[in-house]
Formats: sequence, C-alpha cells, structure tokens
Amino acid sequence: MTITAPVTEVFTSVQGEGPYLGCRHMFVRFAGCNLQCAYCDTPAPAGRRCRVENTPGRRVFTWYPNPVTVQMLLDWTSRAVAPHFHALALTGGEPLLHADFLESFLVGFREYGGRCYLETNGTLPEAMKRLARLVDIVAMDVKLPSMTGFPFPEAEHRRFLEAIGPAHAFVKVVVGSETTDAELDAVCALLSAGAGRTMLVLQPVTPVSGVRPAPPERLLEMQERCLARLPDVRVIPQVHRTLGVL
Ligand SMILES: C[S@@+](CC[C@H](N)C(=O)[O-])C[C@H]1O[C@@H](n2cnc3c(N)ncnc32)[C@H](O)[C@@H]1O
Ligand SMILES: Nc1nc2[nH]cc(C(=O)O)c2c(=O)[nH]1
Ligand code: SF4
Ligand SMILES: [Mg+2]
Repeated sequence: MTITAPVTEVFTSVQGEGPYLGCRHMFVRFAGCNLQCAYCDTPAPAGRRCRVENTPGRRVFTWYPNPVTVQMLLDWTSRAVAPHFHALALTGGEPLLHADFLESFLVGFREYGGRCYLETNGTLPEAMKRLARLVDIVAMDVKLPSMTGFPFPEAEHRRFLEAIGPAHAFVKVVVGSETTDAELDAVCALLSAGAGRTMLVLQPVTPVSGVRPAPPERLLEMQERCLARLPDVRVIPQVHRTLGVL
C-alpha cells in the first residue's frame, strides 16, 4: 500500500521562530489539525493541491495534486541537507497527525544525512513516541486557554514531554494580553517536573483576528516570573512576517 499525506506547501526560508531563528530551513506544511487555536496564523485545511516553491523567496510555485506520496516528498526535500540547510522543518497544521507517513518519510530522509526539526502542538504523545528516534529537534508548543480558547491540555502535554526521549527539545508558548500568572506557573510546573532543563520560549502573539498582544512591560514581567522557576527563558517574536518571507 502506498502511504500518502495531505501537504499544503513546501518552501525554503529562514526559521522565523524560536532559538534557531535565522537558520536556513526547508519547510513542509502538512494539512489538518486536531486543535483550533484562536490565534492560529496557518490553520492549513486540507486542500486539493500542494504548492512547491521553485526559487527561494520568489513565491513562484509548481502545483501538485493531493495527497502526496512519500517518494514525492523525498524528491522535493533531498537537497535540504548541510551545508546549505540547517534542517528540514515539519509543520502544519499538526504534522503528528500523519505519523505513519512521517515514519516512512523520515527513514528515507535520514539517509540523505539531513536534520529534522518538528513543530508540534504537543498533544499527540503516542505519535511522538513512535517518531522520537527519527527527529533531531522538537519545538513543542504548550497551549494556554487564555490564548487558544480551549482548556489546558495538561495531561497530553505531560505525556508528550515524556515521549520526546533523546531528541533535543524546547517549549514554545504563545503569550498575549490575556495571559495570566497562574497559566505561566502551570507551564513552569510542567517543565520543572522534567528536571527543569527544557528551554522555554515566550512567543509574543502576532495579532490575528482580534487577539491582543501583551504590552512591553508585561512581556518583561512574564519572563521575570518564569526565570524565577526555570533557568533558560527567552522572549522571541516571530520574524518571518517582518522580513516578508514565507
Ligand atoms: C502554525 S503552528 C504549526 C505547528 C503546530 N500545530 C503548533 O501549534 O505548534 C506553528 C507555530 O506557530 C505559532 N503561531 C501560530 N499563530 C501564531 C500567532 N498569531 N502568533 C504567534 N505565534 C503563532 C504556533 O503557536 C506554533 O508555535
Ligand atoms: N519562516 C518561517 N518560520 C517558521 N517557523 C515556524 C513556522 C510555522 O508556520 O510553523 C514558520 C513559517 O511558516 N515560516
Ligand atoms: S495547533 Fe498549531 S496549527 Fe493547529 S490551530 Fe493551533 S497553532 Fe494552528
Ligand atoms: Mg507559521
């Protein structure tokens, strides 16, 4: 049986989020998500077609029908290796919804010698456990109710942190004007349980459909509060929009 997955786009850019900001990455965006965050800038519904960028930054694409096969994605990503690329970034939507496809794809991709960077909402621990040995860097979101509009998925996040295993990981949390101290304390408690060594990135929300960013003094206060509990807490905004890149 041919394994397939719905992919919305494949493009190269600079990593616009988190501690690897500025590194050259190739991005694969999978369609579909198990969550609906109120602030989401890329809901990535399953579309009929997948766009693959021809020249970096030009926004000229070749279009392919969905779903995509493992071999098609291997062909498109074969050059995403050192020295030109730091990593292949898998994002979405939620990439871990496609664990069967990813397992097969990543076995092939690793034969090229590439590094894999996974962007995930941190709520699918079983899929993470299956793929942990094939992923090099995990960018795990922790989802706060004030920002997402749904309850804190605490049990899923806790199990997810355990499932990551040997991969290098950091946690990203999108914060805004409604983020409370109690929520930040809950994030710190979650991370402290795992020896407290995971880096925490506070990612200021980029305003989307009425979601309000936190004022500057509040951002600094939030960082200070988390630094009292965790050793490495960074405030890093999204920069790809500012740069005008994908
Ligand atoms: C679109 S999501 C895809 C990966 C996965 N579903 C997740 O939520 O981590 C990629 C990253 O963008 C962040 N993000 C989405 N909308 C944002 C916004 N308006 N401002 C700041 N970060 C945002 C998410 O929190 C996540 O860290
Ligand atoms: N340049 C750039 N950096 C990113 N980092 C995470 C992204 C995402 O959508 O997951 C993203 C994206 O869409 N573009
Ligand atoms: S989990 Fe990620 S892709 Fe899904 S709605 Fe939230 S931010 Fe968007
Ligand atoms: Mg994005």
